[in-house]
Amino acid sequence: MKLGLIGCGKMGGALLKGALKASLVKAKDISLYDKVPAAVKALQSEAPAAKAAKDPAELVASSQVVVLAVKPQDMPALLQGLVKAPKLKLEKCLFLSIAAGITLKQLESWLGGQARVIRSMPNTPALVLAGAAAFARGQHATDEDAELAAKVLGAVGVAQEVSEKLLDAVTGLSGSGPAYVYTVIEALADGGVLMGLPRATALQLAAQTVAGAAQMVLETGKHPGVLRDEVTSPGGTTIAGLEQLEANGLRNALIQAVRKATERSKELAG
Ligand SMILES: NC(=O)C1=CN([C@@H]2O[C@H](COP(=O)(O)OP(=O)(O)OC[C@H]3O[C@@H](n4cnc5c(N)ncnc54)[C@H](OP(=O)(O)O)[C@@H]3O)[C@@H](O)[C@H]2O)C=CC1
Ligand SMILES: O=C(O)[C@@H]1CCC=N1
Repeated sequence: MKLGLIGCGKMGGALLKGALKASLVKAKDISLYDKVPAAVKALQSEAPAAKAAKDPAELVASSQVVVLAVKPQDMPALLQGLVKAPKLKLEKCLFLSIAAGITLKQLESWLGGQARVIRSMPNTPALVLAGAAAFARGQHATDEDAELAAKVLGAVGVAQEVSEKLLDAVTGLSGSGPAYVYTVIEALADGGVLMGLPRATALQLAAQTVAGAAQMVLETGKHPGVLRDEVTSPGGTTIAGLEQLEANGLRNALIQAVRKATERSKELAG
């Protein structure tokens, strides 16, 4: 697969490194472009055979799949620049956008109206092949394009096709979700330090506890409430801690975080 990446930053970089780690693509079949040459060089240091395109049009001309990984506010100018590029046949490749909030209608319009587009929402754990992604297909995207998107996103974690109207919620939950969980891990570790654990020990125990709990949900298929009750002994330590979480509104804080991030995603469409 000839893969192009426009926007070699945090998420684009994570996707690319994950794709290489998963052997989805060979470095020699990758084209990279970023306004910041250093961002391209940083990825090339990990994949020396990857080519640095001189501009987005050169990258598109040599790619079967073009991952659009620039910030939402930078997308219109990028795509409208591609439309103006001479002799570039935009319908020959699949455009896979990862931009929060930018709709399929906007993407298709900015690409001249006939391009094959998939809108997706991945997350940065793609870097360690533990990503969570969802995607929706544009009006000109084929079944093969959807399969290709599922292959790219599925190579670095889990991926599923959804209707576009759900992608803002996907962004608010799993797109932004790693940041919520990093905050939880950091706070749990702080609790450990408060109780006398060395920072490094507390951090490793906190991170592994979150990772282990997540794996329990994914592998057992049990509801988190059932798994929580399996930890919570009558009159024991866990219920004492859980009472504090309820008293301090942990659940509602997380629910409101997803809601607010989803609303922000909708705002990004302008
Ligand atoms: N970070 C995350 O966890 C996630 C991000 N996303 C989405 O991914 C996209 C990228 O986000 P993220 O990786 O965090 O952002 P970054 O800023 O880390 O990366 C974007 C890169 O693209 C460059 N860029 C900007 N405009 C252009 C252009 N016209 N042509 C080429 N390169 C350009 C930026 O340069 P410069 O720095 O000069 O602007 C930057 O180097 C966003 O749309 C975001 O919504 C989706 C899921 C998760
Ligand atoms: O914060 C953001 O807008 C991007 C999209 C999802 C995660 N990061």
